[in-house]
Amino acid sequence: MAVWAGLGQVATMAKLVGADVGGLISVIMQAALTARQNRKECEQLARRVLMIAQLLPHVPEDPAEAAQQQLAGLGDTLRDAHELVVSCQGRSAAYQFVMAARQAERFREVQSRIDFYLILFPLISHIGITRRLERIYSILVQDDSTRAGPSSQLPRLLQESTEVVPHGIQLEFTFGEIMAATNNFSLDTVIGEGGFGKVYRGRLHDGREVAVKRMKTLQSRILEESIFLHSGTFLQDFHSSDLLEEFRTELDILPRLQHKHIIRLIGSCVTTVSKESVSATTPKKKKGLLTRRRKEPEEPERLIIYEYMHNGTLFDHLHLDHGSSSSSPVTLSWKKRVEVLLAVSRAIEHLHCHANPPIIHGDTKSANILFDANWVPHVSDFGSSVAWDMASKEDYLWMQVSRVVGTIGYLAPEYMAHGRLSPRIDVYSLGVVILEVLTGKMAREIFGDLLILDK
Ligand SMILES: Nc1ncnc2c1ncn2[C@@H]1O[C@H](COP(=O)(O)OP(=O)(O)OP(=O)(O)O)[C@@H](O)[C@H]1O
Repeated sequence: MAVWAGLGQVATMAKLVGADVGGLISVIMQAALTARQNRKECEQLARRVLMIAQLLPHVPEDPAEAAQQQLAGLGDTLRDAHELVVSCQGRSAAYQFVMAARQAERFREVQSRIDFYLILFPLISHIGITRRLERIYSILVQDDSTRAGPSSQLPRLLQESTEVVPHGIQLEFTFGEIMAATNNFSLDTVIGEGGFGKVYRGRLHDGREVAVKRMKTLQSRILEESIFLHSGTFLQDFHSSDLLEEFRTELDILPRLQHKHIIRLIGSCVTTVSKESVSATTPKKKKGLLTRRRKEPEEPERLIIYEYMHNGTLFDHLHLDHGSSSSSPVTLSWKKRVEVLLAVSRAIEHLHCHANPPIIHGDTKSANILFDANWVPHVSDFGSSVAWDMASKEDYLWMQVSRVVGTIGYLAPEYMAHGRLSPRIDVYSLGVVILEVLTGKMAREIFGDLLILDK
């Protein structure tokens, strides 16, 4: 019995997995049907194996190297599953009784190995999303070129064999250099603001244009949130706060990533400036003497310097004024929209399949996709990212977290409701971005529609 029909890649799969997967899955299912012992466990195993059969056709013919290594063990897992189910077909009740504990242990072990593939496949099949977008894109391109005549060229996006680009060395800047680059953080250089702080446009002494993210200081937060500082306690809390974590995460993760569609880190700056400030205990002014000043340590400035993106965010182009008019090149044609999605999908694929360990972006949304001067999209904002080192996880399906970060509308339900973090949350958010780009609706509107459909 063929488990799946029309899978034109049986030979490739057999090569990858080291077994005739289709054949093995068929015999496991048949054996499970005729099992005389442990019927419930056999059925469970068969159900999971069937899920593998359903997911396998979505695995591309040329999965990434890391995925290939993982897939190589699937043949052995299925052979063990088969052997286990077959062992439940015969044997006397007495033999089974003696072996019961050992069998239960073996079922658990084989099931968990199969579960591993059930989590792995959606990741590998994410590459399938990219391939599908590529196919759609190539149809749109062909359509265009038919209209434009035979001389038109395939866009570079489809021709490029590699998108990994060396990012060079990240520099540590002095505060003075960044002050000079941003005209002393003048208000007219502010280009945006997020939870982390203000973002300034600047020009380095070598002429490069940069975006400078300046972490909010306690002082600015006190002003902003009218927090009354009673003691040093809050100061400590603030220093170990989420912003500091975001700063560290971004500087830890971004240098490992070198991809055409991932924002490039230029450098950073942490300073321990001391400010000449009037002390509260300054003695009374004596005639003719200046107020005695003493040096007080000031909160360090923390800055991250990125390559400058001239053309705003995907969110702005979709939902702000220019999104509705035909003036935005991003929304001008279906081809451009799919091209943007393809680029984002490739960036996420790079994070999941090429970074070692894989990286979960954690906040994939249209506001975090920025366009450079040539309208090339870049995924940015890695402050919520997590390195996903599967080998060190006890539970490889997800990581339980107590604090959920991200943006409502893009958050995967299992993560938002139960704090289950895994690379799949990026695939969910990417799905929301795809819907956003294709429908022109905001994520929250799409979410609302789905809730209505659900009822
Ligand atoms: N490299 C860049 N080039 C140009 N503009 C940028 C760049 N990075 C950020 N911006 C602008 O600054 C705004 C805020 O940036 P960003 O959203 O990354 O900040 P954040 O504080 O990390 O936000 P969040 O609260 O979403 O985590 C962006 O919407 C964008 O307009």
